Amino acid sequence: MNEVLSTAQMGEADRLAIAAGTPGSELMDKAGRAVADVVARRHKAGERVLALCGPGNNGGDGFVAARVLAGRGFRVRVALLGAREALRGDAAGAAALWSGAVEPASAADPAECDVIVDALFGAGLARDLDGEALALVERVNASGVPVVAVDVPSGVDGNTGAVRRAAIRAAETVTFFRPKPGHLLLPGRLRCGPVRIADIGIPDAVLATIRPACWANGTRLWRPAFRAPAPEGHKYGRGHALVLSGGAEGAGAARLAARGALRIGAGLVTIATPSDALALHAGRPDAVMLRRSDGPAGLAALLADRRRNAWVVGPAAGVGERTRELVAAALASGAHGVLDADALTSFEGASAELARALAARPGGAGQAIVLTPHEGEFGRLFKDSPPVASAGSKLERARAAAASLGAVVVLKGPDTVIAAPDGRAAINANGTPFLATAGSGDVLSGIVAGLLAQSVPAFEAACAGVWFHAEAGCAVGPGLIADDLPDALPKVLKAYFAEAGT
Ligand SMILES: NC(=O)C1=CN([C@@H]2O[C@H](COP(=O)(O)OP(=O)(O)OC[C@H]3O[C@@H](n4cnc5c(N)ncnc54)[C@H](OP(=O)(O)O)[C@@H]3O)[C@@H](O)[C@H]2O)[C@@H](O)CC1
Ligand SMILES: [K+]
Repeated sequence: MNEVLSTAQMGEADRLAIAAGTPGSELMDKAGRAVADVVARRHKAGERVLALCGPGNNGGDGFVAARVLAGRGFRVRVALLGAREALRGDAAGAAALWSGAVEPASAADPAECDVIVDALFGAGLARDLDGEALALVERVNASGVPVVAVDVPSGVDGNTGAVRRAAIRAAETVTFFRPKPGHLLLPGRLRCGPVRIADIGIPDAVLATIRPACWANGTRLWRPAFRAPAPEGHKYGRGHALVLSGGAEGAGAARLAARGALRIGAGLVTIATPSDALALHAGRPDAVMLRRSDGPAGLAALLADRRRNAWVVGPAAGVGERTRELVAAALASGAHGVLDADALTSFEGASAELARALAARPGGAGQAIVLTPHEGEFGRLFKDSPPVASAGSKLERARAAAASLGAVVVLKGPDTVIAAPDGRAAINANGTPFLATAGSGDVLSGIVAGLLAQSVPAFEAACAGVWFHAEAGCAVGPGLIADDLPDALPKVLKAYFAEAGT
């Protein structure tokens, strides 16, 4: 189910498959054949293939692909980085079955072929490229010749998506069994082209031992938690989301969030507004209710009505002590909630204080709280926590943040990561660059709150919210403004409920 495996977990999958009776040489053979199949789908027999093989098992896959393609009538040359005698194990076995010449990689001219098989480095990439490997990757990228990458484009770190000084730009990537974080996280994802996941004979049963806790975000991950409303249901059964408005200058943000919450299906939505912004909400959608709410006491009074079961605090709330008090009041209500924007920046360098407030929430883990920082907000919030701020990849940072706060963290961007305190994480990849626009995040926080109001659990609500937001963005496409996103949701929801069979 869309599991994403770290390179260590993938190594474990290999080992378990081998222990269960499939020799490593057979896994490598299937891997190489899968690569050859992709090349053969893109190119015709007779075309020139250059297989660039590295010193490890990734290179072994390259030798297999070369042999299979030569057998299918391609004109194949093989270039090896390193000495042939230094190859070990299955890679040495695959090289022994290659009967053609092996050129030194330093002499290979990537421009002299129609397609390149990049089998230099895969899961075993251990450091930044330098020397001959660096020069070769740069020559390949400069050649403009299409590349089919084996496992990952060489130079991309499979665990983090980082480019280790330089990396192949692939036209297509063939990976095995399950995707790795580097296929989904930026910049790695942008180097992969379309990613094909080949079955190389590793049984799915190994996942029961590996117990992966990361997924590519998609409907299968949270479909059971978000169903169409029951025919006999009424609006109170679909929850009541409250969106706290900022003052006069930021009232629009609350309206965007409120529309997001309504469109995703919250039964009722109220904007709670300070007196000075009351008049500015005259143009709100008619379906959104309006209540006056001055300061933390006003917010607490509104949330004392337990039917208001989810809230959003932060969009255009203002940065400072007052907003920290509003966050405390919202948390103390026991209702589910979303902390976004100024609610996060108000805790600049004070993540420990926010963690304490979250730990004291009366509903405990059953009170679903989702934080939705973008990279800037994340960096500001965790200034006081270098272990979180510099935990490594975006996936690791989001996980560290969720664990330290005891709440679900949505670390936004083109490769949004959603992480739960228990270690579950999802990486989102269905977005569009057009979503990077003013107010887009406000709509997202409203959508997530709307899902929380409908009793979707925190991690699932965050994953689903991010996915629906991105789908809505894709449905609108070029010219998108945040106001369009809620209105794009009905079509997206219709397709989702049809697919989900509800
Ligand atoms: N049965 C299996 O296991 C299966 C595995 N499969 C395939 O195996 C791949 C993983 O193989 P792998 O573990 O051998 O690692 P791999 O990516 O070839 O690289 C290691 C070599 O690169 C070297 N090296 C590293 N970084 C470097 C750098 N910056 N610059 C220069 N050199 C560098 C490193 O050298 P060292 O660090 O030892 O000095 C070592 O020699 C996986 O991606 C998949 O394609 C499939 O066939 C399915 C079955
Ligand atoms: K590779």
